[in-house]
Amino acid sequence: MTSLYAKELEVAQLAVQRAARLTKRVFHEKAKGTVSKDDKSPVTIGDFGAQALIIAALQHHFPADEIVAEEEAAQLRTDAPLREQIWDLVSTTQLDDVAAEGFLGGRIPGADAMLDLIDRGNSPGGARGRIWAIDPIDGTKGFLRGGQYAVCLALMVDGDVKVGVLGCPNLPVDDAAPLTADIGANQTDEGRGVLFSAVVGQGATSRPLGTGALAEGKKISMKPITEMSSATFCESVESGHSNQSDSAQIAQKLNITNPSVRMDSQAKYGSIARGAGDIYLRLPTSKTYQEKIWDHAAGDLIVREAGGQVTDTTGSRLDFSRGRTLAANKGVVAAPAAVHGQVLKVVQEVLGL
Ligand SMILES: Nc1ncnc2c1ncn2[C@@H]1O[C@H](COP(=O)(O)O)[C@@H](O)[C@H]1OP(=O)(O)O
Ligand SMILES: [Mg+2]
Ligand SMILES: [Mg+2]
Ligand SMILES: [Mg+2]
Repeated sequence: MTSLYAKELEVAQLAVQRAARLTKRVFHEKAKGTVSKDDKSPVTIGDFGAQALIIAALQHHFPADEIVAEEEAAQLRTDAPLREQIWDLVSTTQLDDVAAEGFLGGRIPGADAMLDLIDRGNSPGGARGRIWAIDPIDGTKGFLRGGQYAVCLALMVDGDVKVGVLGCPNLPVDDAAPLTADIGANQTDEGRGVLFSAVVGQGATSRPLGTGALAEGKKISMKPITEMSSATFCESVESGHSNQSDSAQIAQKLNITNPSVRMDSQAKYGSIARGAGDIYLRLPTSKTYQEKIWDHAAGDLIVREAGGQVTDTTGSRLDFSRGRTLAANKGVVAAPAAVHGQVLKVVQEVLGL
């Protein structure tokens, strides 16, 4: 008997692997083609291209599913040179395994079809039916500086995450490698690139992020914390994304002396899920910012399937049924299930909740 969501998982893993291949080409071969979005956050030709390739694979296998994706094609419809640059990348990025590439549905027919695929990611989300969440490059700032970033894809059914996949091209392949911060733009790809996956009720896995067919996966699990004082926090590089002075106070109250490891993107969820690093805190920096579902859906499931608990700072589970944002949540506290309550209590003391 094939297991539940087996096809969704295979499509998602291969689609992420292909999209990650595109992002690596952008990093190594191209000027990054950075443009500013309305909110002043950066977006690159890699973000648009990766989103197009992932949606093409989803469209091929699951044409009736809805998609919530970060980017939109509006700017590309009026900027022909930018559009052509992206089309050049998308039309020449394949998996190098013919069967795997064929399974994803092969090439997108043309640049206009590519724009329409990008705009298929405009679903409002919600609590009903099958909805995919895509962050084609999470941690664009990390990507640009040669640090951590992730290609993120998750399937939600009736508001619950059922399948989650994270491609992390710059994390060490070795699950036991020590947790380090940004790798620096001048390091090679040797020994780097991990694909994390989870299906609800079936555990979490990691495997080398390849360029063709999927490599063999192995089960991952969070590291049990025997001494809280020797735990390591993961947090954002960007102080505007998570309050780093609050997290320092929380660490101090837990008698944690290890410096927190700062890395961009959902690579933090993957890192704690495989026991490199223990606790991921995302502490609100503003009263109004609403987290986006594509920044958390895959990581939330991967950590929970690896033996973790993920809540917001009030102790509620992340609620993916509210639309494109986590409108009902504030911040994120992810930790091994056995110590999550202890960590949350100190988070709430420090935040005055
Ligand atoms: N004020 C904010 N608080 C929390 N997260 C934010 C904020 N502004 C942007 N982000 C998002 O944080 C994510 C990166 O997280 P991390 O710090 O963990 O690497 C990005 O997806 C980014 O969204 P955007 O894509 O709009 O830049
Ligand atoms: Mg962005
Ligand atoms: Mg993101
Ligand atoms: Mg993004």
